[in-house]
Amino acid sequence: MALKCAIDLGIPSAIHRNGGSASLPDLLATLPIAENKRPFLHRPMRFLTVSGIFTSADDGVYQLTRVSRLLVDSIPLNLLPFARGAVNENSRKMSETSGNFHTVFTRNFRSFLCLGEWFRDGGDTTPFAMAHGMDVWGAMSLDRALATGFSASMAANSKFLAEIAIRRHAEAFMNVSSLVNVGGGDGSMARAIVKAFPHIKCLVLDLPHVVRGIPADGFVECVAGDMMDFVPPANVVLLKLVLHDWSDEDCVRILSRCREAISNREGGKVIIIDTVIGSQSQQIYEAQLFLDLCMMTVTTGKEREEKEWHMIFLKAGFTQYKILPILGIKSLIEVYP
Ligand SMILES: C[S@@+](CC[C@H](N)C(=O)[O-])C[C@H]1O[C@@H](n2cnc3c(N)ncnc32)[C@H](O)[C@@H]1O
Ligand SMILES: O=c1cc(-c2ccc(O)cc2)oc2c(O)c(O)ccc12
Repeated sequence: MALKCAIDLGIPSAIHRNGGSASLPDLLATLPIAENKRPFLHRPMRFLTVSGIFTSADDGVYQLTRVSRLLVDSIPLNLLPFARGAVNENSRKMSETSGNFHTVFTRNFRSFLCLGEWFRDGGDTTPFAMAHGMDVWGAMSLDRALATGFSASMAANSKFLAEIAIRRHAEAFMNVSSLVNVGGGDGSMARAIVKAFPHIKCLVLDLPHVVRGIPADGFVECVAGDMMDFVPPANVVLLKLVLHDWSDEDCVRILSRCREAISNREGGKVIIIDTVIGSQSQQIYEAQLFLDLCMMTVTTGKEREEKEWHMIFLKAGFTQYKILPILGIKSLIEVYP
C-alpha cells in the first residue's frame, strides 16, 4: 500500500525529473500534496527506503534503486502499467489518475481473502470464482475494461522481458521461419520478436475477446481460437506465462496440441517462458512462491519445479528440454519432440 501511494503520487518519476535524487523539500515542492499532509510524507518514504524501493543518503536525500527505476514514466520499457495493474483499485478515482485502468489484480486481493474458506470448502471452484462468482477468464470475457487492463499489464511485462530474452537468448529465435504465440495476449511479445527477427512469420492465437481488440499493424497476424482444441502449425510454438495458469492435466493437453502444431516441421520446438521454482536468491525464491500462491488463488494453475515440468513434457510426448534463465523469476525452456 505504501508502494501504491508512491506510484499514485508519481514519486519515482519526480525523483528522476529532479536529476536522480530529491530531498523531502524537493519532493514537497513538486508533488500534489495538501498543505496539512506535508508533515506525513517522510513516513511512507522512510518505510519504502528500508524496503529497498528508494535509498537515502545520511543527508536525507532520496535516490532511486534498481526497483524504483522501473517505475519512472519517462524511462522506456518501464513497468509502471504492470505495477499499476498490481496495486490499483478498479474505481472511478483511480481511473481518473491512471488512465481508465481496471485490474484483475485487485480482484486477486478479494480472492485471497477467500483462501481459508476455500480450503474448508469441498467444491472444486477457485478462490477467485468464490469471490467473484465466475472464473478469471469468464470475468474478463464479460468485463471489457478488466480485460483491457489485464492485457495492458501483461503487455508491459512482455515488452520489458522480450528485450532481455531476445538479447540473452537470440539463438533460440535464429533459424526460425514461423512462430505461433499461443495465449499471446495483445501481441506485444510477438511484435518484439518480429522487429528483432523480421524473417519470422508470427501468428498470435488467443481468445476471441482478446483478439478482437488488437489493431492490425502489419507485423503479426492474430487469430481467435482455443488452444485446448487446436494450435496452428508453425516451426516454433511460444507460450509465455500461459502454462502457469493451468493444472498439470490441462498443460499436457495444451502441450499435446503444440506438439501436433510443430510435427514434421524443421527445427520444431516449443519455447516456454515461465517460472522454474528454485533459486539461490532468497528474494527470487520468495517471489516465485508468491506467484505460485497467486496462481492457486486466481487460476487452476501453479508455478513448477524442474521435475514437475519434466513430468508434463514426458506426458505430452516430448523427449528433451533445456532450461535457460532469463531474469529474476523467469526462465526460457526449450522443449523438443
Ligand atoms: C497470463 S496471460 C499471458 C499473455 C501473454 N502471453 C503475456 O505474457 O503477456 C494468458 C493468456 O492466455 C489466454 N488464454 C486463456 N485461455 C485460452 C485458450 N483456451 N486459448 C487461447 N488463449 C487462452 C488469455 O486470454 C491470456 O491472454
Ligand atoms: O495476478 C497475476 C499475476 C501474474 C504475474 C505476476 C508477476 C509476473 O512476473 C508474471 C505474472 O500473472 C497472472 C496471470 O498469468 C493470470 O492468468 C492471472 C493473474 C496473474
